[in-house]
Amino acid sequence: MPKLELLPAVDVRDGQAVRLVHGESGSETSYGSPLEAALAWQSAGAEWLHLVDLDAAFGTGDNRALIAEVAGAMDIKVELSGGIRDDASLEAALATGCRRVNLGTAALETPEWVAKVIAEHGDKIAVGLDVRGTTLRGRGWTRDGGDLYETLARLDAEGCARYVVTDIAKDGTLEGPNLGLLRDVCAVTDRPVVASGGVSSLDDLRAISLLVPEGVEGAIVGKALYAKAFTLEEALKAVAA
Ligand SMILES: O=C(O)c1ccccc1NCC(=O)[C@H](O)[C@H](O)COP(=O)(O)O
Repeated sequence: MPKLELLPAVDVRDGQAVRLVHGESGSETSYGSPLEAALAWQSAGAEWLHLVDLDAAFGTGDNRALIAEVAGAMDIKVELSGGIRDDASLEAALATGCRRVNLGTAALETPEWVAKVIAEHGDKIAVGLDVRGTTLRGRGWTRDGGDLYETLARLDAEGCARYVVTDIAKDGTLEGPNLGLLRDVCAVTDRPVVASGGVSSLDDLRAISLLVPEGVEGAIVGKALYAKAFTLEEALKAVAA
């Protein structure tokens, strides 16, 4: 059975690596240099990095040059997210050399464009399904964007390769992942699912690992690493077992 992939997160706001609670602007805790954070996760054995431009997501600017610097400094695979909503931002994101991008708001507001880029770029495109309950949220999680399962069915039909599923109510809270949501999404799609939001302990990662046979491919971990609930080395060992 394949092991759960771990994606340590570097979320960037105003040039700083930050952690949010519920993805809310203004709830930032700063953790310094995004490049230093990314290099530290790489040195600790990460095979992936989840890199988010929060300013682009919130529409409060962007960290495009810094994001490109961080992605360019990585020898590992980078999943890039935040504000990728049109041809120009997609071109800039792919130019960083990232392995794939997450589209969030665009999948809700410009579904025709997302269908086009899925057809053009295949598995370099993942869609972030960020929900409160079963209602999708976009634009930095500030706007409702429709029903999760209706959107999922549409994206499956359009050939979306992968989904990053976040329960916003869990994100940044250390309250544990929404395992039921992950199971429910895996039950209606055959595409790989990356879990995001709420991981608080090694046992949470072990619990997500048990969902690998159902279709969970990876887990993004942010707050728990920055709060030193466990080390990345410990997390990698926990899911390797
Ligand atoms: O990913 C985005 O595009 C995004 C947009 C707006 C607010 C937050 C966003 N992402 C946050 C993350 O990806 C978190 O780093 C990830 O869900 C991990 O959460 P946690 O382990 O609970 O800190």
